[in-house]
Amino acid sequence: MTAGVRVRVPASTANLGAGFDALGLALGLHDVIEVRRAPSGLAVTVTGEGADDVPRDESNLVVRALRAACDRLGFDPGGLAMTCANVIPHARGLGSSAAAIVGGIAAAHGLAGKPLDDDALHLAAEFEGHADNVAASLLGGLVVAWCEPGPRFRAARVEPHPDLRPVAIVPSEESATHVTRGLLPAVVPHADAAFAAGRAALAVHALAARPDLLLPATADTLHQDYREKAWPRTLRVVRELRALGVAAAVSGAGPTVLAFTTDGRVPAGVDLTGFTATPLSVDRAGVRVDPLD
Ligand SMILES: Nc1ncnc2c1ncn2[C@@H]1O[C@H](COP(=O)(O)OP(=O)(O)OP(=O)(O)O)[C@@H](O)[C@H]1O
Ligand SMILES: N[C@@H](CCO)C(=O)O
Repeated sequence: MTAGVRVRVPASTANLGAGFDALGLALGLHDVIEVRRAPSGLAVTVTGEGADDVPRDESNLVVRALRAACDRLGFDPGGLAMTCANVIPHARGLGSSAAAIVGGIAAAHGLAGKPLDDDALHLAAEFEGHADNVAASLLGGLVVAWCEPGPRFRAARVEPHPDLRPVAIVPSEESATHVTRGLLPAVVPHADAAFAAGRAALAVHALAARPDLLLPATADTLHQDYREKAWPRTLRVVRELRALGVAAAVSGAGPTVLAFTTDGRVPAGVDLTGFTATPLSVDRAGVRVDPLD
């Protein structure tokens, strides 16, 4: 058992075009959570993103994930003092909720002195409802996520190409994932599903080995158009960038645009008023847990 832990957990982009609920990529943008054991009670401090609105009690997402993981591990952490230094924007499609969940679960494992394992991934995906973002935050790099009968969430990590330089183009407005999931149809045309299968497979190859194929690899038929009314400006930027040859896609459930580049640049000529474009590295290590003194 450890007195306290420091958890550094990456943001992520999901879907990557056609890989709806299946593909994720960890990004070099990190929230840091410190949790110390205390004699009793729960004290939560939040700085940065969400400081004005995330709860400080047992309903806090990091705390709920931490408690659920402690239950699974059969471990009572006692009182807790937690500080969250958040930089991942909330409700923008950069996996903030997945990072919070993975951060809480990683903290529980660190306090219990247990390594993160397949059960941790499954628990995180149960919380989030799908495994793409949580797998990326947990494992780092490029991930392919799937769900087996049971259900049992699983993921495989793939090493991304060294030249990848994602650019996150983040608008000021928020979009809640649960709202835009509600815009999706129950069924899609067979031709659209076949298109997505090919492009999602190509995306894994392009992101790992052939960045020159990123433009066709990031075309989507499963979610972006259906969600357009939630963020019309986002789709305009995606379409304009793609017309200029940039492999752009909606990041997760939006409204951020993710440009998959090898130089960290987006061309002038696309109106990005109201958006902030930030070049990011790929996080290749996933969540990191260190003991605190
Ligand atoms: N660090 C955090 N601490 C507590 N709650 C958080 C934290 N990060 C996110 N949340 C909760 O998750 C919500 C955002 O989740 P949502 O799934 O809508 O967006 P996202 O995870 O940022 O984007 P996406 O799932 O599309 O990548 C926030 O409004 C907040 O309630
Ligand atoms: N695959 C998810 C990612 C966002 O959590 C979606 O697009 O709804």
